[in-house]
Amino acid sequence: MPENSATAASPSAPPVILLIDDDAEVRYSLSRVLSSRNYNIVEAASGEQGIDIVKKSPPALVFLDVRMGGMSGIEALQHIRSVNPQQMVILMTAFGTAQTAIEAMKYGAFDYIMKPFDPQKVITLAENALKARADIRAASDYKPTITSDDFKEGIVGSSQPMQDVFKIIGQVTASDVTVMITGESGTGKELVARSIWKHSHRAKKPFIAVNCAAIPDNLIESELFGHEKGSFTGATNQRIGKFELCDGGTIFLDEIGDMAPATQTKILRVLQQGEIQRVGGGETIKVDVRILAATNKDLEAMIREKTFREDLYYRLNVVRIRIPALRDRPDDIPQLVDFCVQNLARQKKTRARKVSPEAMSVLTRHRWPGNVRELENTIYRSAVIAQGDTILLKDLPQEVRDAVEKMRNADLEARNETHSGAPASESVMPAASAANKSGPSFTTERALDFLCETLSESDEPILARLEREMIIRVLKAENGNTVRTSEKLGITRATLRKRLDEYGLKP
Ligand SMILES: Nc1ncnc2c1ncn2[C@@H]1O[C@H](COP(=O)(O)OP(=O)(O)OP(=O)(O)O)[C@@H](O)[C@H]1O
Repeated sequence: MPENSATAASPSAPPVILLIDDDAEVRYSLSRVLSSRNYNIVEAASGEQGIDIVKKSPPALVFLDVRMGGMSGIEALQHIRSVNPQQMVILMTAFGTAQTAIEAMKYGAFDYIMKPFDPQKVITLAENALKARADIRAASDYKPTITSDDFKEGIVGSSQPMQDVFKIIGQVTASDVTVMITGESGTGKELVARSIWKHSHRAKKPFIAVNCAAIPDNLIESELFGHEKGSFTGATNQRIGKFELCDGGTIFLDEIGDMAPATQTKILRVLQQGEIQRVGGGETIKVDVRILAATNKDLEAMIREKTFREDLYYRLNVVRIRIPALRDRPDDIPQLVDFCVQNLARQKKTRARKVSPEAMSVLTRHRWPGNVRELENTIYRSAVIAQGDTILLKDLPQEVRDAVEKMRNADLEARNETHSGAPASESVMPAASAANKSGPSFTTERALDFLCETLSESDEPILARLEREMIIRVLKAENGNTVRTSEKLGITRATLRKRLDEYGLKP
């Protein structure tokens, strides 16, 4: 194809790949390799010429030589990306220096390849770049769900369990009641504590979080209640403790299950009498502090083992907020992902603003043992790696992709076992299950005929019955995950929720 030919292409036309290199032989050999696939090749003999072509009609992909007479490849890359920030560019270099690699990625190249080329590698790279481009396009209708109110609140969650948590927060803000917040690490216990404080009448007074597990036993009392000068070795000055500093405000005692028994007794005294004593001091000091506590330990078991005071437990546990693990509320994941992405973008930490459907699907399937904290870190890592404004599947950490893949394979295996004759669980549609067992010869067409015939015999309208049965089956196959169920059924989550209500089905 002659240089500078038009690169505009209809969506169904072969993707256009522009080769920019001042060496005609390199262009020729690359063009031969790529022409073996269904690509339309356009060539440019200089950076300037290449930029012109990109300006007129951006190709699907650019291969760009780093070292050329005239404008360098890195300079051309910067121009190209400023003309078209989404342009996929693969740099070509004969010298694999650290500088080239760093600059290539810094200025937004998709990747770079070393000369002499391994043809297979050229093709794989081109395919990967074009796949990434398609994924970015698939994310073009991604709509952020987060509002400025969500940012102000700092806490999101549309699942029923989180809506219930928000309701309790609302109920406990008006009083000074002590609240015990439980949940696995990273579920948002501190965030909930902050939310209670922000909405309470103490919002203008301090909120102090103390991680009881992070402070050695011999220092915790001085940390919480302060000490007098000379009260122990190293106490060279008087120190005011957190309770005094927090007067009028709210103290959050995180990991309360790690608190030593002697300190537990003193906390009980604050709760009962509203007083403290500094370590080494005789004076009793009145404090007005609301206590919120959190733990991921089983305090009831600790009481049985006599490592946690029962009377303190009842004082702290006036209201209990249980935050479920993220794997038990996967419906929250898309919103949490969006919250993290938009938050990073607002703080100008990363440029990503969207997540491709493929990446979102993996994120919603992962089990998140580290809960929201792990999700947050994953989004940060992925948004940093993402080259454009979209987080793609390839940007997610390998371990997350692997874990989801492993789960998917295990699911498929389990399903195959069920289909290969394992006893079906109690079925609402026994005839259909029996049909399943007749093996591969039972085609979809025959299955539909069979269904139509069987269901016609009942008084219930066929479609309603079918819809209910399909919802039950898919929901069960997806372990009650409504995000995945609605995806599979091809209906919105709102519609799914409505149907579940109508049919009296609770996931
Ligand atoms: N519902 C939520 N909405 C937005 N961000 C959340 C939510 N839940 C947790 N996070 C974020 O996840 C991270 C972990 O939350 P947090 O520190 O409150 O968890 P935790 O349960 O107190 O953890 P640990 O038990 O390890 O102290 C924080 O950065 C927090 O902002």
